[in-house]
Amino acid sequence: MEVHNGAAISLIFRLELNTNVTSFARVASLVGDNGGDIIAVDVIRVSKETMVRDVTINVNNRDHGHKIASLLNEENGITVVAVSDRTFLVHLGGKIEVTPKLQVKNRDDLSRVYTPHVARICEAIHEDPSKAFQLTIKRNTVAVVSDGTAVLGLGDIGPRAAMPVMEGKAMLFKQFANVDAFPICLDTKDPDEIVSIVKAIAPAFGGINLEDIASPRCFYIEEKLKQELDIPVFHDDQHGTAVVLLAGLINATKIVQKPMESLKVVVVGIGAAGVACTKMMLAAGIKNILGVTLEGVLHRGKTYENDIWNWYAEHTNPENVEGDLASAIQGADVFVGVSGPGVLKVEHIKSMAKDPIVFAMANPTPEIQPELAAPYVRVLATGRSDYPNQINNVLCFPGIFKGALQARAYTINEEMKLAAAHAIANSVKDEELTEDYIIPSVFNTRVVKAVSDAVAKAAVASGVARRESISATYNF
Ligand SMILES: NC(=O)c1ccc[n+]([C@@H]2O[C@H](COP(=O)([O-])OP(=O)(O)OC[C@H]3O[C@@H](n4cnc5c(N)ncnc54)[C@H](O)[C@@H]3O)[C@@H](O)[C@H]2O)c1
Ligand SMILES: O=C(O)C[C@H](O)C(=O)O
Ligand SMILES: [Mg+2]
Repeated sequence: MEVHNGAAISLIFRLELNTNVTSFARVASLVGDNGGDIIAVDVIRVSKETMVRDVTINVNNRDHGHKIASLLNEENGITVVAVSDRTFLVHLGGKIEVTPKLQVKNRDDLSRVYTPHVARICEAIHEDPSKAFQLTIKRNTVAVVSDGTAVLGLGDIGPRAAMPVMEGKAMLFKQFANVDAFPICLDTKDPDEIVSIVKAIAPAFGGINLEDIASPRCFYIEEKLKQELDIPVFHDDQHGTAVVLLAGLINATKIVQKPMESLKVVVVGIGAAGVACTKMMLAAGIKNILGVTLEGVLHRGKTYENDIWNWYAEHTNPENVEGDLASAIQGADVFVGVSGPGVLKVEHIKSMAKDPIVFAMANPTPEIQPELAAPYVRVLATGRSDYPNQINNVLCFPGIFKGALQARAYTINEEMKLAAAHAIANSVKDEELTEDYIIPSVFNTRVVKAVSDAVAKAAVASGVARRESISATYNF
C-alpha cells in the first residue's frame, strides 16, 4: 500500500496535444502507469492539428508531479504548457473579503451610514458602551489571533506564514456558523505585548480566538487576557481540541465498551493541546494518564523547567512510571498524539491493551500514517479531512463561539466546553456509531446548531450570559 506523508496534491496540467502525432489516450496511460490519478479533463482550445486541455491529476507529492510533467513533455506530440497547483490557486489573493451588508446608493444612504448621521450612533454608544453589541459588528465578530509560533505542527514559521491557516479559520467561522472572523497575525512573540495589543483591539470584537501560539507562553497570554477582557478568550488549540477529543473518546469508548474511569491513556506532546486534552480527560473521570515529552514520561521526582510540566507530573501518572513512549504505552487503552509526525510505531500499538484507540492528531502529518496503524487498532482518528474520523477543533470553534456570542457571554467556561463535547458526541446517533464514524462530519450542519444551542444554554445556566433570551439565526 502506498504511504504518503501529506495529502495528495492536485495539479492542473495544461497540455497541448498534436493530434496528428498522439491522442489523449496516450496521456491517460502515461499518467496512470506512473501512479497519477486523472480526476478531471477540460478542453480549452481546439484547432485542426492541436488540442489544448487542462488535465487535473492527483499526485503523491511535488516530486511525483515533476516526474509526470517531464514524462509527458518527453513524449512526442505532447507539450506541457503550464502546471498549476490547485491549492495555490485557491489561495491567490487570500481566501476571505469584507462585504458590506447594505449598498450605499445615494447621498441619503451615505449620510445615514456615514457622516453626518453616523455621529448619533457614536454618541449613543459613548453614552452606553453596551450598545456596541447592538450597533456594531461586535455582536457577531471574532478575532483569530496568532503570533505564528506553533502553526499546525510546522512550528514557529512566523506571522506572515501563519496567515493562510488564520484565513482558513475565519472562512470556517463564516461558513459553518455565520460568525464573522478576522485573521490577525502579530509580528511579536512578547507575551505582554500580545496581551496589550489584543486588549487594545478588543472593542471591535465579541470574542478572541487565540490560535497556534506555542506553549507555555499561550497559557500566560490566555489567562491574562481572560482576566482583562469581558468577552470570551479561547485558545482553540487547547480547548477546541480538548472538546473534540472528549467527544471522540465518549463515542470510541462506547464501541470498545470500556468505562472512561478504567482507561489508561498516553498523551504525546505536552504542549497547548496536550495539556488541555489531559485536563478535559481528568475532568471526565479518567485517572490513569501518562504524558510523554521529548524528555520522556513526565513523572514526580524531577523538576522541569517548563512549569506546566511540573503541574502535569503532579496530577497524572498515578504509578509514577518513568522512561520513554515504549514503556508508557504498554497496556494503554488510548493513544492521544498532539506532537509531530512519526512518533508512534506499529510496535508501540502492538503493546497496547485489547481494542486500541489511536487518535493521531498532529497536523498536517499525523503521529503514524493511518495505513500503517489501521490493521492493529480498533478505532483510529486523525486531525485530517482525508481519512475517516477527523478529530479537529473545527468541529468545536464555530459552534462554541456562535453559542457564546448568542448568549453574549463574558467567557467560555468549563460548563460550556463540556456542553459542546456532549453535543458533538451526541450528533452521532447510537445506531450510526461504528469504528469509522465516531465523530460527526464537519459538514453535518446539525453539529454547529447542536453545539451553539447547548453552549448558549450552558452559558445562561452557569451565569455568564449577558443575554438570556436566545434565538439563533442560521443563514445556511
Ligand atoms: N487535530 C486537532 O484539532 C489539533 C488541534 C491542536 C493541535 N493539533 C496538533 O498538535 C500538535 C501540537 O500542537 P500544539 O498547539 O499543542 O503545539 P505546542 O507547540 O504548544 O506543543 C507541541 C508539543 O509537542 C512536543 N513534541 C513535538 N514532537 C514531539 C515528540 N516527538 N515527542 C514528544 N513531544 C513532542 C513539543 O516539544 C511541544 O511541547 C501540532 O501538530 C498540531 O497541528 C491538532
Ligand atoms: O488547524 C487545524 O487543522 C487544527 C489545529 O488548530 C492545529 O493547529 O493543527
Ligand atoms: Mg491550531
